[in-house]
Amino acid sequence: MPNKKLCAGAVIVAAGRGARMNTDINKQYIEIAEKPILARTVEVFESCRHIDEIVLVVNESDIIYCKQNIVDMCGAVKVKTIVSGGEERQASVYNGLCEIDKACDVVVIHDGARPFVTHKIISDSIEAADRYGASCVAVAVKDTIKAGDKEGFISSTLERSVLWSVQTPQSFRYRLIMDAHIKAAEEGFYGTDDAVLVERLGVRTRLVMGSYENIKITTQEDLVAGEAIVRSREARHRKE
Ligand SMILES: Nc1ccn([C@@H]2O[C@H](COP(=O)(O)OP(=O)(O)OP(=O)(O)O)[C@@H](O)[C@H]2O)c(=O)n1
Ligand SMILES: C[C@](O)(CO)[C@H](O)COP(=O)(O)O
Repeated sequence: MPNKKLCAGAVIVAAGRGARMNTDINKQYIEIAEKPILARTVEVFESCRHIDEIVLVVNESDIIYCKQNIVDMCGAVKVKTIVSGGEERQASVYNGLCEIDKACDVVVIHDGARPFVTHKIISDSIEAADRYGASCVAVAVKDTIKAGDKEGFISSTLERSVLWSVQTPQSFRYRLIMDAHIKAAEEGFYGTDDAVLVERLGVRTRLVMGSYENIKITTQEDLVAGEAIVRSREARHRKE
């Protein structure tokens, strides 16, 4: 991290439906090793010294539940506000951005459903955003990736050495990400992450090394993987 003190605000989006998880409760509140997924995510940001404030974005009907059962339970004093999300992830991020202090140098956007992010990843992401304007955490693709056609046949094989599997956090200078979101909304463009909105402005986004543990909890198998990650981290800590 540079020596100067940056102001960094985090937007944590947790206002999805969790349809692919196929459970009665919203996936953000499912427990992995006896702790709700969203509580795990909030705790990492709360305890990260580079984060000054947190805006949480959840479903309208979950705001009170989230305040009492996640924010208060974690003693998360950096959570400035909890706002409701939109129909798509992009709209949820925008609602969160609108609550971030305009004096913040950098905004860190993160999925509530990625509880295994680390302080090092967050700090590398902020540092790169401060230096280059935009940064995106990612890991190198391990599989061979092919494109398929409408008939169900392979149409091409992509060059793996240039492919990255993109994660969050994605961090940006405050004004840049606001402008990118406003332009996308005006033009009716919808992207599945935030970096693509900045790419559309012609701004280069710096890739930052993520972790294969920084998974997004999306389907039932991810809960099993999540339990394994917690246990292996506990075992690592015991050895240290
Ligand atoms: N309208 C939305 C959609 C998604 N998200 C958040 O964006 C993150 C990444 O989305 P994903 O994992 O795809 O979550 P869901 O949209 O909830 O999943 P699904 O597509 O299975 O419904 C999650 O933390 C999710 O809560 C959000 O805040 N608002
Ligand atoms: C932002 C993201 O987590 C990067 O991998 C991802 O694009 C979210 O997409 P989803 O369609 O909401 O799963």
